Amino acid sequence: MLSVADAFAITQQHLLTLPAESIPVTEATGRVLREAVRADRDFPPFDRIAMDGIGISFAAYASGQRTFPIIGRQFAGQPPQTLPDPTACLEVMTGAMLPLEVDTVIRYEDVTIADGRATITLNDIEQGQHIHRRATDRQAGDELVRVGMLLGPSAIAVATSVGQAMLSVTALPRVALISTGDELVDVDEAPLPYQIRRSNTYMLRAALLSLGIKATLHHIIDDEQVLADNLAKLLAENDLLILSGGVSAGKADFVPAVLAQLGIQKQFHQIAQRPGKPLWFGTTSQKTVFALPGNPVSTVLCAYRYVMPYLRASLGLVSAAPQYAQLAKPITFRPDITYFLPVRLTSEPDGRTLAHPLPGSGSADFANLLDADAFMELPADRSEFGVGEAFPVWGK
Ligand SMILES: Nc1nc2c(c(=O)[nH]1)N[C@H]1C(S)=C(S)[C@@H](COP(=O)(O)OP(=O)(O)OC[C@H]3O[C@@H](n4cnc5c(N)ncnc54)[C@H](O)[C@@H]3O)O[C@H]1N2
Ligand code: MOO
Ligand SMILES: [Mg+2]
Repeated sequence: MLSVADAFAITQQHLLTLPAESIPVTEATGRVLREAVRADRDFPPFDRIAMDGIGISFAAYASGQRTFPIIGRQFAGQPPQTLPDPTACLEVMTGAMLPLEVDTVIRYEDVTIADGRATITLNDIEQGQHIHRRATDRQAGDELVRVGMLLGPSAIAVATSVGQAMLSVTALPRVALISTGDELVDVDEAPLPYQIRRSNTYMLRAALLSLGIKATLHHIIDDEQVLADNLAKLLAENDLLILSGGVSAGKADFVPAVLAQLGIQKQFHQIAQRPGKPLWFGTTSQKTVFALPGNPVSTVLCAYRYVMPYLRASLGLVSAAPQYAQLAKPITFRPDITYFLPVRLTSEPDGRTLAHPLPGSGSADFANLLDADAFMELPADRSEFGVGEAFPVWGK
């Protein structure tokens, strides 16, 4: 059976091709940048006063002068003044342009002001202090925000500072989430004794929202023809279908056969892993289908380990290395398959991240996931996993 690494690699070889779109910077949080943001001017764009105080000519200070007549004020938002007399000073405000002939700033805290004169009370004044020199942070034309960056508050601040009211980001895919199964009723319905409320597609919708994707919700009964008709329509209207249930060995598990019938090329079915063994993945040149096993813990695992990384990569997000944690308790798992162990993660004072096992009672025990933050990926080729050993963990 296919290994986790091979299955993952196959999904990553069939990413969605998503166009770029231009959107207002106010809407861009959480989106992925497609065109680099560059500095339109130097950062800072002029020699900038960094502290409120007085501006002097250092030569006067060096020659022993400590008291300076104040001959004016340089405010932020004004063109630069000139210090006409090197033995005088100007009051200068943070964010203002450096006045001509001023080369040193002394904070108000380090002077006393009386009768229109400022007297320096500090001994070690350095030439050029408290001046944020032009272009010392970035130069005009420098790349500031890189392609593939997830736009957060700092990137938004930088983009607006260089005048980008619009940003080029990856367009979001159209995604349909489809639950299957005659036993399932919707959230606002009262289940009969042999029914349950469906939750998997709601879980997936919540997960996709973290990437800004507002997927639509659908439900299809266990009938081959109804499934085929509905899936054909949803395929035409979407880039990605994510199904839940109907992919295993039951007599009402029609999903793989119907997807094949609709011309979706199966890339794999079944992975050597627990939970989530029956995961099905297929593509056409334009569309992708993930058919996730119906057990709720399997759905969550497959979302974290395959679907979310698939979407991140399709959006062009520069991928972060997987996170690792150390096992807090020994674990034995004998089957020769990858075990995704639900864990609660804690951050220790010494800097370690510990993974506390919460095995739960199997892949239908999704209430267990309320206490778990992630799944720890325990490799297939061993059965004993010791305290302190580090393995990748997969969460939201
Ligand atoms: N003979 C075998 N039986 C099963 C195998 C196997 O290899 N051989 N695999 C098991 C594994 S592992 C899993 S996982 C499940 C996968 O089942 P399906 O994908 O076919 O899903 P269903 O049969 O439709 O449902 C399974 C289970 O999940 C519940 N479910 C389904 N959809 C939802 C939903 N939207 N929200 C909440 N719960 C849902 C459903 O009621 C069932 O209890 O198969 C094993 N069997
Ligand atoms: O993969 Mo199934 O996920 O064990 O229930
Ligand atoms: Mg089934």
